Parts: sequence; structure tokens; C-alpha cells
Amino acid sequence: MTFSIDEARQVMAEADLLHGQAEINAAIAKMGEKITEDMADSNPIVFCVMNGGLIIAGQLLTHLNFPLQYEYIHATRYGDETSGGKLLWKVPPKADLSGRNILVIDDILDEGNTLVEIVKSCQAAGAASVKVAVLIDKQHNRKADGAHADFVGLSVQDRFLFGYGMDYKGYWRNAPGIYAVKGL
Ligand SMILES: O=P(O)(O)OC[C@H]1O[C@H](OP(=O)(O)OP(=O)(O)O)[C@H](O)[C@@H]1O
Ligand SMILES: Nc1nc2[nH]cnc2c(=O)[nH]1
Repeated sequence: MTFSIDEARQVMAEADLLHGQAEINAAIAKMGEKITEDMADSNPIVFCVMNGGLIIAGQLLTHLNFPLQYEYIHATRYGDETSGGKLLWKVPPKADLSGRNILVIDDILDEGNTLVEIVKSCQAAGAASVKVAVLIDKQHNRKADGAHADFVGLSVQDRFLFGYGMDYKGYWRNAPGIYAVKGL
């Protein structure tokens, strides 16, 4: 079923704004401080998990004022759905990870399957350490075994979210806040 621009506009008009831009910016700055304290001397490779990680990674990187190398990976398991399936790797890590410290940045830790699999794949490639930073940790008791983030911006209620990188049916990754879809 196609999703029209009018429907996209209606979703935004009816959505609940859970966290606004000023609050999100403050949370990102605080994450940057914590990551800097922990990783400034570790010469990390920083991975953005596309597509959702785009905005948080871009903004967080400007708070990491130390030497690092940046790469992206692309893995997805939701597509246009509001519940997740099997993880599809579109772009796996390409850099040589052996002996390297890794920071993986994504928008959201929901059930955690995506980040568990990404962490395992970095470990299998010989990374010395793998840490995870997410803008949002969704609060519920459906987390996958081993699901964990080392650095979290905001804890958010168990609803389907969009904005700041997260989409609803392909739309509103650009929304300048964290919104919940009406009824979800
Ligand atoms: O913790 P989980 O339940 O595994 O869900 C989290 C993942 O879901 C979203 O990605 P999605 O599969 O929607 O792809 P996208 O980043 O391209 O939107 C999000 O960007 C996370 O990577
Ligand atoms: N857009 C979006 N993607 C997700 N992936 C896992 N949880 C979510 C969510 O709440 N919103």
C-alpha cells in the first residue's frame, strides 16, 4: 500500500511531540562529554548505522573533539513496518577492525537486535572493544539478550517514534524533534 504525502502530513499534524530540539541538543552535548572522557585517547573508528543514525551521528561527531576515523554501515530490519524482522546488511563494515576500538552510533535501541548483531559482527572482525551510543533507549521489557548501550541520550516511552533520523513509512526522518505516531 502506498503512503501519500497527505497522509504523511496528517501523521505529523496528529503526532505527540515527546522531546523538542533544545532538550535533544542538550542530551547530545552531554553524550559527547561522556564519550570524550571515555574514548578520547582510544583512536576509535566511529560507525554511523544508516539510515536512522544519520542525524545523531552528524551532530554527536561535532562534540567529539579528538582524533577518530569515521565510517558508515547500513543495516535494517524494519523497512516501512512498525515491527522488526530479520536484519538485512546493506553495507557491512569495510575497514580493517582488528585491534581497533569501535564506537557504533545509532538513533534508537528498541528491542536491540540490530545493535546486538552489529556489535557481534565487529567483535568477529577482531575489534579490541566495541561501544554503542544511541540517542534513544526505548523503555520496555522486550530487549534482546545482550542488548545494551554504553551512552544514551534520552530514555523514551514505548511508542512508535519518528524524527531525528527515525522514519514513519519512509517520511519524517527530518522532523526536528522526537515524535510519537498517534495511536502507536
Ligand atoms: O533495536 P531494534 O529493535 O533492532 O531497532 C533499532 C533499529 O531500527 C531502526 O532501523 P531500521 O531497521 O528501521 O532501518 P533504518 O535505520 O533505515 O530506518 C533504527 O535505526 C535502529 O537501527
Ligand atoms: N522509526 C522508528 N524506527 C524504529 N526502530 C525501532 N524502533 C523504532 C521506532 O520507534 N521508530
